[in-house]
Amino acid sequence: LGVDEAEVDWTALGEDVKAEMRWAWANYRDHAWGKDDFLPVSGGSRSFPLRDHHLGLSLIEAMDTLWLMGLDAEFADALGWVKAALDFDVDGEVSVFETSIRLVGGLLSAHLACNDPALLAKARDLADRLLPAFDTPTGIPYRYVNLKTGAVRDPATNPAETGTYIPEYGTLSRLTGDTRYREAADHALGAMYDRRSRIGLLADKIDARTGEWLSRRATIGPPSDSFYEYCWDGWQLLGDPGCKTMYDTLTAAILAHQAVRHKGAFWFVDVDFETGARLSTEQDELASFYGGLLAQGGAAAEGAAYTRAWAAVQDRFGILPEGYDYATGQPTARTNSLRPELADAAFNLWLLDRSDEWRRIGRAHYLAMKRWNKARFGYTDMADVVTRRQADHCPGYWWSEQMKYYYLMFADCPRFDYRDNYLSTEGNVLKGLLGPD
Ligand SMILES: O=C1NC[C@H](CO)[C@@H](O)[C@@H]1O
Ligand SMILES: [Ca+2]
Repeated sequence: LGVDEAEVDWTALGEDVKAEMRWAWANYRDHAWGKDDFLPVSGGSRSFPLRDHHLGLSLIEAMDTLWLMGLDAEFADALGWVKAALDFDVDGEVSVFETSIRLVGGLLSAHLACNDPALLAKARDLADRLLPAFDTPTGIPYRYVNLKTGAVRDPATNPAETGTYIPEYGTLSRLTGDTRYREAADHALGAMYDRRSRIGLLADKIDARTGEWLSRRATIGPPSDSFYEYCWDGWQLLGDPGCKTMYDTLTAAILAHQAVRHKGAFWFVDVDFETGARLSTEQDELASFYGGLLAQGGAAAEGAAYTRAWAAVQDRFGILPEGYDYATGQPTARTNSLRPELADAAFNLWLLDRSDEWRRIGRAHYLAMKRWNKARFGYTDMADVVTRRQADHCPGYWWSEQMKYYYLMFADCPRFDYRDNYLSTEGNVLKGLLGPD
């Protein structure tokens, strides 16, 4: 066995992930309790998604991860803060997309973990404040809404910010009996799909008022990525056959027009959404989630090949650059904001076939993070993955995503149903949480 084929003590690795989560949480508790984004080099904090007001973003994003790890005292502490201090009645505007996947999703997964009704009530209150954005002639939502006044802004939107709602809103409608949430999400998803080109592709910018396309670029990366993810998820979580039809139609077009092989590696290129003409060979790290989605949706060979292409880049750089050009083999953006996507894909592939190949990709992702992202009070973004220069910011999704994916892959978690589950694009577990012991 080569050194990289040596046996791994996966249980010990899972315990290590739990210890790092507990350590980072203790520092958040001491330095930034109730704040949105922790700055783990300086010990400071930054608000998001509101400009000058904190909503406990990292705390809420962490809750289902804490619960899965059995960090019950920490979970109870967070629940106490939510019940005592969380108030969405703020005169400020937020991104509908970011607020929905992070805060509505985070509150729902925490509710499903402990069944406390206060968490569901908070999720519903917040969704009610986001719904005015969906009141457009097309059903495609505005990008921003004021949480107190309902004032909306910026109709020039994109597939991800149009279609990344159905698992959260479908769950909210199921739990409350109020169908408005699911209907708004369905309407937005369908409105975008109905405007696909004759060759079945979506461009990446559209006017919510008129439904007119404002760009010609089809991409599987941002700002389109989670649209495709949520077409599949509407089927996987809610059993919606219309979502499966949309997923199958769009994926067939992507595989036909955007998949390329280069020096034996499998990539997806941006193309003109009507002609299919290739626009670039540049790859966005955020697109590396897509291999897991392809495998979930039945294209197992393509999903594996695409994930292997990204894993080879991770092997070269240690931490993936957020922009990479496969034609030159060079980074086009040397930052990395503690991005979880390759760990997300590895986790989804591992759930499907339990092959250690995928867990080893997740292990490399974790060990590189410990080696280069670890700072005085927690884990931080990288300013330059080539020189290993750190920034000073821990994004909210870190608490909800890769630490959960690592733990579930390595630790054989007794509180997670490995056979029947669903995680959102933000890592929120909306199906598959088992009671404690
Ligand atoms: O779907 C998403 N896109 C961007 C973030 C992670 O990079 C996160 O918010 C989520 O995974
Ligand atoms: Ca995601």
